Amino acid sequence: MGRRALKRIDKNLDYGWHLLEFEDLPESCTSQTLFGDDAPLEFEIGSGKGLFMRTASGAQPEHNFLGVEISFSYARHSAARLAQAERTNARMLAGCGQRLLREFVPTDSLEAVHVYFPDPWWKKRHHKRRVLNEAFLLQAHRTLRPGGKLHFWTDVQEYYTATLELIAASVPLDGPHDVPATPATHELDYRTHFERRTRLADQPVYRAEFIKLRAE
Ligand SMILES: C[S@@+](CC[C@H](N)C(=O)[O-])C[C@H]1O[C@@H](n2cnc3c(N)ncnc32)[C@H](O)[C@@H]1O
Repeated sequence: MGRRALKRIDKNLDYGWHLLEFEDLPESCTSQTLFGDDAPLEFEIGSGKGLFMRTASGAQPEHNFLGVEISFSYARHSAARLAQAERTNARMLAGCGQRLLREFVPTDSLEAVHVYFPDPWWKKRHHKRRVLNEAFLLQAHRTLRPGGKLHFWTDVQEYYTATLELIAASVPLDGPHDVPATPATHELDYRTHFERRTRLADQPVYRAEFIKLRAE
């Protein structure tokens, strides 16, 4: 995707705690091992410049947030913004969100998994590279707690439809539930930078929310 240069990080800013790599992770990633408390834990996969991570962790200080971004420079940028905002409930992992869920996250543990505007991989032969593939959906379902939510927004109608079909065929999630758009009240009042870009261009955004069913 076309990306503008990121703003320079203040060299006096200490963002060490906010930026993790796989070798820093505990064997089992929970609120207790990452944040030292038992608050509900939410993951965002593919955080980009980290607008959701900053806004959500400020709006919900009683929850913990781990953002995962495969591009190191974007993960570092987001971590620095969290450090600047002095968040103690949000950290970034520079790495692959699929690997994180598969190898480091206990079953029935997450409050929410957020995936906003994942890379579309337009060509059909590249669809298997999409983050929202069957293996990822099975892991998202496994790691969500009963009642936990999967949030998926995109500007690519074909990706949206294909993902909804894949979810219906492969994981017992309740949904899609509609998520209404809310008017932006200030310059950064959007879920993510890609949502901002899409809405300012008057393009549609497709939003869905799924809930992991509670065991009978
Ligand atoms: C199109 S951008 C959207 C960024 C942000 N969610 C937004 O809406 O502004 C998709 C992001 O997902 C990241 N990404 C792609 N595959 C990933 C993976 N397997 N794990 C974590 N991040 C990934 C990309 O580097 C990119 O920053």
